[in-house]
Amino acid sequence: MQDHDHENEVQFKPLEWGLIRRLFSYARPVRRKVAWLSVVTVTRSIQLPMLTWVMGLIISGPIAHHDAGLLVWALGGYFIFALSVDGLYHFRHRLALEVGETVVSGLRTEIFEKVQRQPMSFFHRVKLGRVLGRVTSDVESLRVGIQDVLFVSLEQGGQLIVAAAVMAYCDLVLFLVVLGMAPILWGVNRRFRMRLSYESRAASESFSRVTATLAESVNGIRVTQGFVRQQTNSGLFRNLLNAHSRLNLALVRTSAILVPMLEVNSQFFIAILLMVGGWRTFNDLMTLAELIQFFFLANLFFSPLATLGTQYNNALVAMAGAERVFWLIDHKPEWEDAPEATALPDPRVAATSAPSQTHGARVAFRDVTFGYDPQKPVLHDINFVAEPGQTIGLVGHTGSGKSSIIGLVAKFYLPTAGEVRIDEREVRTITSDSLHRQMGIVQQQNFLFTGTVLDNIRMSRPEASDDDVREAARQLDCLDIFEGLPDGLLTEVGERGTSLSVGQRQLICFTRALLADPRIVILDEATSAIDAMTEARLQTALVKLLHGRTSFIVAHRLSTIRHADQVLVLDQGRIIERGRHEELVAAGGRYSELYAQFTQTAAAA
Ligand SMILES: Nc1ncnc2c1ncn2[C@@H]1O[C@H](COP(=O)(O)OP(=O)(O)OP(=O)(O)O)[C@@H](O)[C@H]1O
Repeated sequence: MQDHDHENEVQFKPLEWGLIRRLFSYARPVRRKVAWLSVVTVTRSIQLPMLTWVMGLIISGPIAHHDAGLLVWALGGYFIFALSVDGLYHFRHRLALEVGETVVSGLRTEIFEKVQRQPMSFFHRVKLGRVLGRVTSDVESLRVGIQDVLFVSLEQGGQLIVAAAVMAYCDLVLFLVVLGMAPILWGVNRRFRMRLSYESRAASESFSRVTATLAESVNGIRVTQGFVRQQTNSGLFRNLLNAHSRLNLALVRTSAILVPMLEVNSQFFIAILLMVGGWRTFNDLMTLAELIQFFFLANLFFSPLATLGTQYNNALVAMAGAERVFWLIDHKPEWEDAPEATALPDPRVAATSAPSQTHGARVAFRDVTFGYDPQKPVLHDINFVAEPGQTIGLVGHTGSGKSSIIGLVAKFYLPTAGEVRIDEREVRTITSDSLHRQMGIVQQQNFLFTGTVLDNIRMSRPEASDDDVREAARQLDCLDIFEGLPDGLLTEVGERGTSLSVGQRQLICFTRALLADPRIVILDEATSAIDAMTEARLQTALVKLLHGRTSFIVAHRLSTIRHADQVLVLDQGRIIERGRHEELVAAGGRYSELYAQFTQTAAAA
């Protein structure tokens, strides 16, 4: 498949009937509006030149014959006609916006749904900026394609044809002069519009680079200040701004050439028309009223030419956008749940007797080999069993494969060889949703969405009441911490909310996990140092969260896994040691080295 995730995307693409039809299929919910829009558009394309025609009739009729009575009637009629033309403009504009909006929101919804279903590997390959680009600028170019290109072109094209027909009927010779000038206007317009389009794209891409750099600088301000990089960064930012200014100036220069060029052209055309038209009037080949009428008609002929050039350009940009958007929508996930996959039963639901103390799942890895790229395995021959309720600690240097094991337990990836079994079932035969419903994941970054603490906890079980959330926090002994926040559980967190400490964020994530009452808990421990007091609270909460559940802990601060039932020590994707904490320390191998390092660092801190 063609990779569309490259930096230099094509900006124009020839019109393709299949793509156009597919785009319009998103307007199906407003089918009747599309039909009305077409009727209104065609009517307007006839009305506009007709209005000019009527004006000509008034000049050559009542005005030329000094008939004041008839003139009043004629003006009344003209006024009503003009009102109907403007009235229809209102409807055309409104209907087009409604149709465009339906298509745009349909596309955005579909992209969002499809992207959400992609496996993790997709997000490693396709940059976030690219996905955002599809949902924003590409879909916007399609909006222009839907609501403007077709209907404006229809209206303007119709106006052009009707104006041409009326001109030909009025005075064929003068019409041929107009026709001869049309290709020049079209050519100049197209050439400059293409250039404008390229330049405006380049300017908007450079602006994205400016905003992305700004966002990165704000996010990484600690690193910048920590390494005294302010001056260097300012220099880099200035360079980006200069490049952006240069592109903007180029854009303005091109449009500053185009506009006067078109003006000169039209003055030039008017001069030719005045010359030929004047000569024909002198020789009684046409009346003065006909000449005046002709000038208005010529204007109705030339202005659509410029508009059609612009719309044609927009159509080519929309086609390129449509291709990228549909690539994303049609992008087949690398893998999906097997069609025969079924839900993982939750034994607690079926249980008739009182719930047992242990309700964790059994997780087993058998000869598992895995690579993000199957040709380059990062895990080799991994074998272990986590019995229900056990805690497995994963330890090893950075890049040793801890997160990869967790990714396989969570079925974010499938093993390249070997089997991952949950409750004796191979993961491929289990639907991902049912597995995730029985799993609580607490990640290192402690991701919180914009919203209140309460919303963030409730995310794992939306139907939970406020009291359920409170109860979960109480069970973890951290309700007092949440209630101590400025607005208690209703404190806003996330982008614009209160800044929370690493420990507070982690407690929110623990409570979120507990509320879902999972059978498997995955915890990727935060690397950052936490003060002793918070550490103690976290440890208490953790013990309660893990009680009775099967858990996997990627431990960075080894204090967490002293009580693990089994510690797996990883090195370059292989398990090199395994056992309980005391056994491993006593064995004097890699784990005891790591532990010695850890205790030294902890003592120094
Ligand atoms: N998305 C990915 N695509 C390709 N390779 C990856 C990807 N994620 C990790 N790797 C590679 O897989 C190997 C194992 O990485 P993994 O993230 O599992 O290690 P880790 O022990 O969790 O490291 P850390 O403690 O730094 O999180 C590393 O060599 C890493 O470069």
